[in-house]
Amino acid sequence: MSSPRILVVDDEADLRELLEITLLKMGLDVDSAATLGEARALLARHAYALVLTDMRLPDGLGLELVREVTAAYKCTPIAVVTAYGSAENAVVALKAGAFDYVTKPVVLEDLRIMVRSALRLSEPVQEPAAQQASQGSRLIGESPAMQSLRAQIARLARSNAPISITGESGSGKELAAREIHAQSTRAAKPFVAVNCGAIPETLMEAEFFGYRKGAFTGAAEEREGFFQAANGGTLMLDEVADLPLPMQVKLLRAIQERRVRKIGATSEEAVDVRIISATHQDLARCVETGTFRQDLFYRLNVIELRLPPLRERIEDLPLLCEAILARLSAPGLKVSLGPGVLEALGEYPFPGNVRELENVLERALAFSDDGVIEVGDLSLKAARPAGPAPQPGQGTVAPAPPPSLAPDDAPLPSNLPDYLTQVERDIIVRALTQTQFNRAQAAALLGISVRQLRYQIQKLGIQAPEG
Ligand SMILES: Nc1ncnc2c1ncn2[C@@H]1O[C@H](COP(=O)(O)OP(=O)(O)OP(=O)(O)O)[C@@H](O)[C@H]1O
Repeated sequence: MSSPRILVVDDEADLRELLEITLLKMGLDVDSAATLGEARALLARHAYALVLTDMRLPDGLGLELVREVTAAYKCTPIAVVTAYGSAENAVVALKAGAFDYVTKPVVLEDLRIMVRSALRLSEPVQEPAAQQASQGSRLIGESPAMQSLRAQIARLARSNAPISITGESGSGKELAAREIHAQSTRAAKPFVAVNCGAIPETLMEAEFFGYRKGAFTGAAEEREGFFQAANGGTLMLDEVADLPLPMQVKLLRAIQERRVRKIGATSEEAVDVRIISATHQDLARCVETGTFRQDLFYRLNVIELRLPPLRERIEDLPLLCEAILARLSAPGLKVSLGPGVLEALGEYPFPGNVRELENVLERALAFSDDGVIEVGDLSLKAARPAGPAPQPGQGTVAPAPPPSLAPDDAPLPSNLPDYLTQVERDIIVRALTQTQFNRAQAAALLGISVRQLRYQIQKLGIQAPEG
């Protein structure tokens, strides 16, 4: 069997030679071109498993080649070699469809990692991806919005470019990220999802990058961080807008250098991780208000994937209900929807999206008789104008006057801190119950951030219902 063939396009003879030798040593066949013209001629004659091009060539820009190869040779990944520190070039190339990039001076280890990753694209489909394909997409829905989302996911799964997923709470951001991973050549490696808003600030560095034994009091054993755990796979940074600024600097560095240093370690280690970030906040707005770094935003937001809210694809309701009920109902029990139920659901704006639909159906199922859900079982909240759930600080709801906690003649509490803790607990439980345990909405109702709410939930030991 012949070896995979790689095309190297670079006018600098020294660098071209270094690339050629490295690739030959990896057991690959190599063709070289010094200009765009030569590259085009070779591409017309041979099928390549990877094209590796410099950005500046005597007769034009590597970017032109990226666009041409992406359009005309869809099965051929193309990667670019960019000058160190020129994040802009790398991002522009990724946006144009480049599979990945390496920076000059080329670190051979990074080059090999990138090449191996590209070569996996032309290998027969691996086990988990094959299973995934035969099971079909886990993202249910046949609306035009969902069909277009699935097509985008299939395309994005063939690249290493960072993706930023936006969408309201419960709209399926994590599910979409899992799908991209499952369809990618990384499917056999871990998918690690991290909720950036749930990690105490003081532990963040240790959680992300790991630590050596004895690095600080309590570091009894060496530990891997999220980056090492996701090596070869995908790291999903959920609620990325919640990252504190000092951690944003460290994260940017890790993403740029593709290297991390454990706390207490003297050297860095290379990590090959695809980053997918997600948030229900407007990150561009966070940059404007100074809570999110522009350079990190630029790095994470290379390709944007927007998840439509459920109310924009309400035609998917029947399929979603069917799949959710099949999952929720006892084996052998067929649950159906009574007359008018789909219509009633269709009129509801679903601020909590598919997660809220799951909760509504779960509760309705508990109230229903004989496996038939009736309109009366739905207990939908009073409809409010369509739109996302209000987020903390948006001020869409006029603040209520502070309630009088106890009438003037009520006995005074014998232990004020305990009493206040109980009041706080009751209020948080009420907000969570009202929002079917949707933390973003509960936080919005109470005018606090999701991070504060999570902290209080943890501190007060409030348990979410199972499931
Ligand atoms: N298109 C879909 N098909 C089937 N299930 C879906 C779909 N979209 C979302 N879900 C389900 O809805 C629930 C919420 O999805 P997910 O956690 O991916 O949302 P999210 O946008 O990441 O939420 P959050 O912003 O709160 O983190 C999950 O149980 C998921 O399986």
